[in-house]
Amino acid sequence: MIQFREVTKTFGSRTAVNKVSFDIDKPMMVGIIGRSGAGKSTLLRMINRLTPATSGQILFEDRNILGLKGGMMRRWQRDCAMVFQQFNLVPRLDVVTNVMLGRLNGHGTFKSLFNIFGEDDVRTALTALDRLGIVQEATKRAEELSGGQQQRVAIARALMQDPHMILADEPIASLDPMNAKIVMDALREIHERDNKIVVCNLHTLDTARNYCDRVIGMRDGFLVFDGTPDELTTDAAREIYGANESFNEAATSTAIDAGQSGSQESAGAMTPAAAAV
Ligand SMILES: Nc1ncnc2c1ncn2[C@@H]1O[C@H](COP(=O)(O)OP(=O)(O)OP(=O)(O)O)[C@@H](O)[C@H]1O
Repeated sequence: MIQFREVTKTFGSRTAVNKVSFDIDKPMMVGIIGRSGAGKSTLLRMINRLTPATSGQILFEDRNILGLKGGMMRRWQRDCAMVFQQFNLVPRLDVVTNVMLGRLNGHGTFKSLFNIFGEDDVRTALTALDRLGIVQEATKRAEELSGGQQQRVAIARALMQDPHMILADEPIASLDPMNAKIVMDALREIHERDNKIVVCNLHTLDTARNYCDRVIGMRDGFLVFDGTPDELTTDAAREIYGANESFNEAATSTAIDAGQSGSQESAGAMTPAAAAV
C-alpha cells in the first residue's frame, strides 16, 4: 500500500531522517518510537507533505506522492489526515464546526472561504462525534473541553476527511493517563472497524506494545528496528533509545506503576488494567 524508498530529510547540515525504507502492505496500526530528535515527527510530516523530503520516494499504490502538486497534493493531504499533539482546533469555534473543518479540502474555494456547510456535513460530523463518544459536546466551544475531549474532536475532524490513513503525531503526549487510553482506544477502533492504516508517533514503549501491530524504532534519523511488539525486547529498546545496561523501560512508560519501579520520568498511568479502574 505504502512504500518508503530511502526517504531522507536534511535541515542544513542536520540529517533528521536518513535513507529510511520500509513498506506497509496492509492496513495496520504502526507505532514509531525513539528518543526526542530521532526523526519521528519529520518522517510523519513528510508522508502528508507538511515537510518536504530532501530525497527518496514515498509510493502509495505505486504513485510517488512526493511529486504531487497543486490539487493532487491537497487531495493527498486529505487522504492522510493528521492528528497533532496539541489538537490544532479553533478554540472559539464550536465543536461541530471544528469537525466540519475537516471537509474544507473537499469543498470549492467559495464554500471554504465562507465556511458554509450543508446539512449532510453536519450529519456526518455529528456521527463522527457520536462515534468518539462526545456528541453531547457538539455545541460547546472547543476551548471549553478537556484535552482528551479536544483530541477526540481532532480525531472526529480527521474522520470527516474520510482518509486512507491517519497519521497521529504524539497524540497522547499532552494527555493524562485515562484520556490517553481513551484516545488510543479510539485510534485502534478506527483501524479495526474501518480497516485503515494508522501510524502513530509514541513516546512510550508500553503504549506501542499495547496498541500497535508493528513497531518501528528510529534513532538519529535511522530506522533501527522494525518488528512486532513481541520482538520489541528490552535489548531492542536499548538499541532504539541508545541506552546502556542501566536502561530502565519505566523511563519510557506511561504505566501507573512505572514510577514504582524506579523512574522519576514516568508520566503517569496507562496500562489497560489501571485505566479500567
Ligand atoms: N524545521 C526544522 N528546522 C531545523 N531542524 C529541524 C526542524 N524540524 C526538525 N528538525 C531537527 O530534525 C531532527 C529530528 O526532529 P523530529 O522533530 O523529527 O524528531 P522527533 O523524534 O519527532 O522528536 P520529538 O519526539 O522531540 O518530537 C532534530 O534534530 C530536530 O532538531
